[in-house]
Amino acid sequence: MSESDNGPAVYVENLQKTFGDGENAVTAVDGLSFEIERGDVVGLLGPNGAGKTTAIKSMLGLVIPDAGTVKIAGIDVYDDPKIAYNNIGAILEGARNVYWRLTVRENLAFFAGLGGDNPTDLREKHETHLEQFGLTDCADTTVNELSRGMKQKVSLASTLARDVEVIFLDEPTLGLDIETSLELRSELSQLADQEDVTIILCSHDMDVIEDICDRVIILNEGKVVEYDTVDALLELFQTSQYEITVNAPDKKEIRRKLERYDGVNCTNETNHLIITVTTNREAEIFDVMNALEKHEPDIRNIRTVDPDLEEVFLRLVESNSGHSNFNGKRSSSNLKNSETKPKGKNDNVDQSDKSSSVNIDTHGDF
Ligand SMILES: Nc1ncnc2c1ncn2[C@@H]1O[C@H](COP(=O)(O)OP(=O)(O)OP(=O)(O)O)[C@@H](O)[C@H]1O
Repeated sequence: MSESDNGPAVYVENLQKTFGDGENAVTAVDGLSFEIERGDVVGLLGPNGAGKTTAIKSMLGLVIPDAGTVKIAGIDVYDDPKIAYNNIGAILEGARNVYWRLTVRENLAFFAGLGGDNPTDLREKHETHLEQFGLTDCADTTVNELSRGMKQKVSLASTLARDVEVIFLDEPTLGLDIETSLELRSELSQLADQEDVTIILCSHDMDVIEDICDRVIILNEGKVVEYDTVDALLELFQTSQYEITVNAPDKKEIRRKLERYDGVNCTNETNHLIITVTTNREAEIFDVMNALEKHEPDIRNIRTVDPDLEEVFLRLVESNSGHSNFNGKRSSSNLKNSETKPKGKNDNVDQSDKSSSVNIDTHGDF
């Protein structure tokens, strides 16, 4: 058994990081502790400023925490950084680490070499990844000639170019068009299924998290609020949401009256009003129905709604801090397939240079 066979893939204990001091001090990570088992795909979620990036950077040694322990595959990253980081690959937003003047294939060979491997020995594996990510046809093209989505795939393939146990992906689909994002998502899912690799994924796109991850860690104010399987989190609020579709002449009045109830949201559609009732108190749905009946509405549909991960996330964060700071926006629609998506901090900003790969260079500064 090698040293790296000891312990979980990721072990974090009591991680603490405050930026600045005095009145300006900001505690980004506040006694963070969790473990990630080998082979798990774990999503790191949290509202803006929850401490996700600081936590990831602390785990990668890009930020030095004030206190705490981080072990990757049993190796303490602060005691033995070179050995620990030999087990890690990462794609971080805002950093660029594939070489745009090299071809796709040359990048893979280069990053395999950085890990101390002989690229020739890994050629078969590289060809498999090129195939898997749809990069075979452009394998001999220089990266700067490729689209943003293809560059992102090259980043991912380069991260996988050497044998790593843990991969950190920060916003891997940010800035990609929907089609490319879906493609990359399905490739990530396949990767997670096929390879015995542990993935920690940070994304503001809940569909990406829901699709790919086995488990989710929800952070708020630098602390773990919840850590469970995606399925268990979706179960948490399983039957406590109702959607009532009505038609009535006095929709405005109905809306005014019903929105006085906790957890009631109304959305005006062209021909009808959609009333969403989110409650853990079964009696509340009857109260709402009683209030509604007084308007003699034409009730078109009543159904229970399975909350999606976004809704579960918002509720958990709200119940923990009394407010949601997910860009200050409370989702008005709780439905799956909703068009309402939380926006990332860099929305409306050209992301062309923001998403790329950091391959942890074990011969570098760590
Ligand atoms: N280098 C820094 N100097 C000062 N404050 C910082 C620094 N980096 C982060 N912070 C602060 O620490 C807190 C946590 O930031 P962090 O970027 O880790 O959160 P996040 O969850 O990644 O947020 P987002 O979703 O917006 O990316 C924020 O209040 C942020 O302003």
